[in-house]
Amino acid sequence: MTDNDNADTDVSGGTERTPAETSRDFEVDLDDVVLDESDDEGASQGLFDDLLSGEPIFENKEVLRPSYTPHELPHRKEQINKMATILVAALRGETPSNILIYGKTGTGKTASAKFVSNELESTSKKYEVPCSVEYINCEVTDTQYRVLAQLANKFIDENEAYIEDRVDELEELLDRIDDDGDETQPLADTEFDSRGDVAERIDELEADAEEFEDVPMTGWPTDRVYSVFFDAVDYEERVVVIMLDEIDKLVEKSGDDTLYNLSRMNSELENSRVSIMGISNDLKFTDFLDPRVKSSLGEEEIVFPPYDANQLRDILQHRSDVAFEPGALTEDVIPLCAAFAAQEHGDARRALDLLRTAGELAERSQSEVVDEEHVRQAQDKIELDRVVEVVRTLPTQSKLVLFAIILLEKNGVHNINTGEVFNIYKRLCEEIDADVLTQRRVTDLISELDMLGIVNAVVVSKGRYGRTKEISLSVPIEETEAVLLSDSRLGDIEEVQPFVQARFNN
Ligand SMILES: Nc1ncnc2c1ncn2[C@@H]1O[C@H](COP(=O)(O)OP(=O)(O)OP(=O)(O)O)[C@@H](O)[C@H]1O
Repeated sequence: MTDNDNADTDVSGGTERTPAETSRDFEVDLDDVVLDESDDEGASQGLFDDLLSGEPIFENKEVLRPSYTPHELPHRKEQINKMATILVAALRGETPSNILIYGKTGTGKTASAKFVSNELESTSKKYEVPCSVEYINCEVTDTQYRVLAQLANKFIDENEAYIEDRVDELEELLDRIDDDGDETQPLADTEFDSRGDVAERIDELEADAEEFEDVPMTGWPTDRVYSVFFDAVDYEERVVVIMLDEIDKLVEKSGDDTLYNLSRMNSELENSRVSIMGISNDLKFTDFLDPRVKSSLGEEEIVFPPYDANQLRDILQHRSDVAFEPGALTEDVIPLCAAFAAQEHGDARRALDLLRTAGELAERSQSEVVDEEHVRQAQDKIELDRVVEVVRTLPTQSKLVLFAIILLEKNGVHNINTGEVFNIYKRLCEEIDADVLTQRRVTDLISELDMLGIVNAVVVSKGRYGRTKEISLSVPIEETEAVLLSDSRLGDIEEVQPFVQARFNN
């Protein structure tokens, strides 16, 4: 799950005031207040008063955060109904088919699946049908050991709770027998024939509870973890739906053993049944699965298409009614956020981020309303945050290649070709004692930077001189350079600049 949750940490992008400017304003205000010695000792010095004085923009900002689970999911009725039609089997005590859910990021897969599982669990309580849904985010829990350990411990907890309730019930039954002085009446309609049977059952349950042992998060052989998990699931009769969100990450990190083991469990379970619901935004991940796992997992497939601009508008409208004060948004704000997010790939998370960031920018500039300009600034800021994050996490060699391109651009070179990049790159490597890769490898790294949207590399034909790549930077030069130089290995490169400069001056 990608999110721009850090979007609210720094709003210095665009035409916003920089933090330095903002703190300068504060200094002036503070000086004024400090000079006034007639102030009460305990009174504040007005640091926050200015910020609080504007009209509030948000009524409940949390509603726009990714962690919020909406009660209503417009435009996902069809997918939600399909999931429910499959999972209703669990409420009839049957095993639901396994489900695979696909769709690009931000298309509401997790939100819809969680909505359906909440409904399933509450309905199962209402009709007293034993059914539980376990959610696992495989981006975090990404090995077979961890998945099985997390599931084992959840079911051990559930079993302990079940035993506790059951023992309480049986003890009440014993009390009733003792009060009546006769067991016939209290034991009618129960599975027990005598007071002794009840007492024996209590002992058995307590002995079971004693035996449960939580699985540590590392250290056991995996087959031991599997067997504890298996016994914990099979302890009582129930249908279990295991939701594996970002299932592709699990397969990528640790192969398909977990899925193989989970999908063949039903043939061995005696009391319970397991059904798997996998969620993925990688449509191709099943290509890497064992054919048996693939066919078992994909019994039912549900696709979540991207939202179009109109659908995003509805989604934003629903949320903004709760999130913002009445009248805080000018009328073009929601359509513009929806249009920007639809251009990306119909991502509702992006649309909500944009709306929230626009609101925050308006709030910080003490504007009374959020307008179109705030949305445009928010778009720039989110894009810049993305670039900063991508550049920051590049491997050192790619950073050096990118830095070479930046140096060329800064020195006014247009239509940069691979040879020029390679020459500067080589000097940079020597300067910081890094290994020098071959020109061919550097060409590959340039293509990777192109795919990440950091540079634009077009192949141009030079007639009989063959073909070459013309490279240009697609991200803001100053900010990108600053991120590169914040890497401790590249920090020293600043001193190389006069040298590079000299090369161009020749
Ligand atoms: N139809 C909708 N109505 C309201 N909110 C929605 C809708 N679809 C998505 N959202 C919101 O958009 C955000 C992203 O949704 P969600 O996490 O479900 O996407 P996803 O498809 O699981 O994405 P990823 O693959 O990146 O995990 C969440 O905040 C969610 O509440």
